[in-house]
Amino acid sequence: MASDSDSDTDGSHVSATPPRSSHPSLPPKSRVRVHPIPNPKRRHPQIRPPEHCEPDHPAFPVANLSDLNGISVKKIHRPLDSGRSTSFSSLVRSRRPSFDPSSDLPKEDVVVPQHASQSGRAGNRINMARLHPNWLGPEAHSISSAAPPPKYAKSASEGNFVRLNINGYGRKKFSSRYGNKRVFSSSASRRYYRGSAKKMSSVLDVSTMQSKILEADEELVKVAAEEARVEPSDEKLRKLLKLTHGYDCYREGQLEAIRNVISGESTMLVLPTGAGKSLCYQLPALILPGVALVVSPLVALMVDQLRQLPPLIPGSLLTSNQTVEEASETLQKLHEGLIKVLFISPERFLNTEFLTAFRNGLSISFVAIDEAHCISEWSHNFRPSYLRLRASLLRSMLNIPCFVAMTATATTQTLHDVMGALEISSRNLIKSCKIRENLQLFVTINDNRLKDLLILIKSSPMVGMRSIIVYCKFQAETELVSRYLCDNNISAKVYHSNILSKDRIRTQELFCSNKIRVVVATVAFGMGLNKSDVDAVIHYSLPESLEEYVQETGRAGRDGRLSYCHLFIDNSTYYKLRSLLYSDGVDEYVITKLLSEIFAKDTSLDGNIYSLVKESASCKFDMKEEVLLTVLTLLEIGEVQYIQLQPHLNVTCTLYFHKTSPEVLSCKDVLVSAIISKSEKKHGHFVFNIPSIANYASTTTKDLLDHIRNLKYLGEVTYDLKDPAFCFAIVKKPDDLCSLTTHLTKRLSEIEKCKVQKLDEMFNLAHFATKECKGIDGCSSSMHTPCIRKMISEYFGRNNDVHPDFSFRSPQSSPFLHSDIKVFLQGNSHTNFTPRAVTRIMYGIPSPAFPYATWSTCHFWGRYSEIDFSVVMKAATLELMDRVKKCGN
Ligand SMILES: Nc1ncnc2c1ncn2[C@@H]1O[C@H](COP(=O)(O)OP(=O)(O)OP(=O)(O)O)[C@@H](O)[C@H]1O
Repeated sequence: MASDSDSDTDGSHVSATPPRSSHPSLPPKSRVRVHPIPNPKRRHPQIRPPEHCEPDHPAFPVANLSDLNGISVKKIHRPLDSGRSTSFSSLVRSRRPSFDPSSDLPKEDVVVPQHASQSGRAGNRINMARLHPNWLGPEAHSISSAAPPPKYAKSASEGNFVRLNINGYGRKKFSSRYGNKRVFSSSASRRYYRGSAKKMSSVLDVSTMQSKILEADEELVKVAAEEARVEPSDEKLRKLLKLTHGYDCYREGQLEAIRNVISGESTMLVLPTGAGKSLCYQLPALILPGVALVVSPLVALMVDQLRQLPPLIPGSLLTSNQTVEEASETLQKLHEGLIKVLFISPERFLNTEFLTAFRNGLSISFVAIDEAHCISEWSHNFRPSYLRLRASLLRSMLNIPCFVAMTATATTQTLHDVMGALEISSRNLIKSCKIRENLQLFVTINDNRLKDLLILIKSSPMVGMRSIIVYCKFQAETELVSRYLCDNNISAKVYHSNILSKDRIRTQELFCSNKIRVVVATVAFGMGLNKSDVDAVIHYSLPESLEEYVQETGRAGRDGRLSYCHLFIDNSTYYKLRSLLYSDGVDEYVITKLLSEIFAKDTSLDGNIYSLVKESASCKFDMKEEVLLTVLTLLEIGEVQYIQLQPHLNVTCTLYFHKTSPEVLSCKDVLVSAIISKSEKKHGHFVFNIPSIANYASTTTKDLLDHIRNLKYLGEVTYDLKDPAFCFAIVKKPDDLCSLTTHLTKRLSEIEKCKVQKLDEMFNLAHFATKECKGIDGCSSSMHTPCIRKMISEYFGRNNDVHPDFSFRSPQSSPFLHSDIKVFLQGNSHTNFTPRAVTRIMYGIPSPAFPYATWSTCHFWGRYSEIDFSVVMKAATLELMDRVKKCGN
């Protein structure tokens, strides 16, 4: 059941870190030098600073940007509506009944909403297919009537994108005050876009024109930025916006956020999807001296954000997918002052080269954290790698004047966490957590979802719609739904994380260019998707939280036109999802086992590096890698710092000697000697654990790996690296292992409980709309916009501790539960189970030690997924105790 759950891009269960190359590239010739053999006597017993990333997590490993997921290479850019105050009726009229471009249907007349009157168009019935995309309120239109039309109104999200393409194809380079050369240096990105370059010819023509405008405007922008720095008045900031983005005015929240950042005030920015949060780091980055760091959870997102930087704001990115050369190129440009915005992953703060670069003279203007809710364990999308993003820790590494945290969805509790971590004062919270006005929300209970979906898409108003996203929870479900739609003459394509990257990119391209009508996708689709005219979002399966619902519905109607969001609910999906949420749970005794291994007797505090191989540790402790990383991060950033995390590494090395014999070489080379004496010999090759040898030889893992690489370069050896591992140094051993265990277990179980609660709230909302809504607020039939809006705003505005009590709607037990567990245990008497392992099997949840492939064929797999988890767990505990007693007798 769970095997096809698509979670690798939403991050709730999965690493934010993109796949890495397992083989390091040969160092460039010019950099090769034979390292002096270190003195085996340890000279620096203190904790070493985080090291240079190596093969599994290399500082700059070999790029494979074709692996990026979800990147659109061609986009339709339309300035967006702020989503403010268009009346429903006018919105209805604004959407054409058919989207067939060849259609000769007359365009409908629409009444311009009230606030547009201030731009001088009041009351006019104007002939237009869509409302003006830039309806931003009175202020906006009073300005827009006076201001000249934007010179390159569509360029805001094309600048870096275009530039990357041009540079990749030897076209005219943009001249810039940042050097008359390519500033968006990522050749990886260039390669990535290369495949789509042909299709870009029309865009390139536009861009050539833009480049001329750019050259002319560059000086103006420089002056305007300087003026805004000296006096960040509305007028000065508006002038800069016009010059850089071509927009007439700011949207809600933007000005305030920008002013805060300019004056060095850390700020929390919560604005709906598509509201324009990026602008709030783009302009301050241009205005302030130094480099703005933008932390992003996914490489795909970084590439997309880089592409959306306006041409006059030079940016680049550092990802673990880049080659050493590409990363060095970026660092070089940073030093030359050619980059104003640098996109990085949260793991980057473990990387010594990165930290050194910023310690040696580079100044940071501020750090922006995108998808900042990932910091909080109480968010719908917590990522352990984000846990390290705390002001105190980051400031201890780098000189960071201020932070700006951005998200579209955050509950009060999440906000509290994020703002606490980044030391943001409550007066600097800018929040507007809502569903846009132009979204109409529908909910239905569906027992036959496939058939209902087809009927929905084939009937009015969806029958005339050109772009529809159907969200499913499981990959297999997306395949099924897409096939069914295609069989019924609806052009649909599947999108999920198990689809080849090039096919995903192609699907996104086709969707963005309106060549396919429906994308049937998991949560993987949407990060970085900036298609403004998505007409409808259908939730074929229940989202796991209101945050997810708000985020996914937010992909519809970003152009401000009336758009439809339809939610299907069915009990079985709810039960399935609920059971899956228990997959991250950990028992106290497992934590004890893990801590005992981390703080084993033979570990020391003198800077040695230790490793936990991800796969084997995850199996041994029956814990997902993400959960392991959460525990390790909590040990690092808790009240007491017990460990210091190091870059992840492939820790097992197999060394093959080719020229000089190992014995002869070890006489001349102390490190080879250490390797020979501490390795396991297999078929004439030497297999060793890199941190162990580095510890033994009193060197760093980075120096050891550099040394081996140099030997390879000299033709002496070749080597293989495997076993990705978490690496850490021990800072302090816990005085009381028991209380630390209890504390960590409690924390993990709270995270689990919170996720279940979020799903329950989502189900409750849908249940209320379909079963209990009396239509008082204007809801009718399946349309529940008013009541859903109200519940969502209550949810996001609710006080931390108040959670409505939902009684889980499944049967509480079953008369057969105990006997089934007994039979199951008898049939598997040779396997060691924990109560949680038995319960997961009864729920149909695979885990590292009890994988789907082996256990899903078991007769009891998933049989009790509709019973409360704790009830099954209690029964499993009793039956296991009974088994132990019987074995004892
Ligand atoms: N003041 C403005 N006037 C007009 N358009 C704007 C304005 N600010 C931003 N935009 C445009 O709105 C679009 C969405 O902006 P952006 O991608 O920053 O949204 P976001 O809030 O980051 O959304 P998401 O949460 O989905 O990432 C972009 O095309 C951007 O250029």
